[in-house]
Amino acid sequence: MFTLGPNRYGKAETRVVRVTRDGDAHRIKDLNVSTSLSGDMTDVHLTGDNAAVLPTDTQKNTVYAFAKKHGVAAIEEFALLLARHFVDGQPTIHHARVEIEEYAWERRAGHSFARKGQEVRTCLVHYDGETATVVSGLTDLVVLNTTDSEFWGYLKDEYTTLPETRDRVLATAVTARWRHAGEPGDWEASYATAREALLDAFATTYSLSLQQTLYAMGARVLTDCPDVCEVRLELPNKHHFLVDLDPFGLDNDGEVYFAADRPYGLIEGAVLREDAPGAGKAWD
Ligand SMILES: O=c1[nH]c(=O)c2[nH]c(=O)[nH]c2[nH]1
Repeated sequence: MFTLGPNRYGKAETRVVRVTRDGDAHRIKDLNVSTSLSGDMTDVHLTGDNAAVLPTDTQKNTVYAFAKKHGVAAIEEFALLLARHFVDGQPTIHHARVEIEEYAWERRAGHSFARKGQEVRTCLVHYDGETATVVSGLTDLVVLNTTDSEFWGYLKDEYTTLPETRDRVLATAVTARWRHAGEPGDWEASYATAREALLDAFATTYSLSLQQTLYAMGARVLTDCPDVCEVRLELPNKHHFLVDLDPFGLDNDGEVYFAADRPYGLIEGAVLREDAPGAGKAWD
């Protein structure tokens, strides 16, 4: 009475970051990979017989294992490699659709990267007929360090499972706002200086926690922008987890990461000059 129409199945949005550590100048490839397969899938839909199905979990694992084994050059090449592997390797799979998005990064230092694509610049002004307060800022400035980040020595209780680490990827999407005590004269130059201060502090701070990096970033803005009296930062900890490639007989010496999008740590804080004037309604 009914017939099965077009169908496909796969793993959507496998977020893989491949780090290549040739000496001090690291390279990263940051991909969002979606695979979708189709073929002899009548039985699985009509009777629940899974014999023709290559699990979506396997498709995800293949993405990670191939990132390690073959590296990632052009995304077209990587997509072709995956598509051919699925179709040529499994007689029940006749068609593979592999879609890849690549997020572009520019290197700021050997191990420090800022994601290409402009952040959003923000400002908030209050004026009550007498006094004007100006808060400048930016949001979604995405940065990543492939090394020089540790996290250990923290509190542990019966629910703590996080392993201590002496070397991890540290990544965040910076939201920063800075309050001016006066007017800098050139707002454009002031913004460029603050932005550069944030990026440079992120790149050059050897981090024992994102909290420490936050303070360094705020302090650098205060150092470089004399008219700024307070900096508020929101730093989501964009966790990058090393993928366990052991089951595939592959080691993973800081090369292939799963870029998780949630949940994420959220580190927030303000850095002020000791003599900062009251904020009034500046942040309201
Ligand atoms: O830099 C960090 N700060 C934390 O407070 C924290 N908590 C956590 O689980 N990982 C991290 N990383």
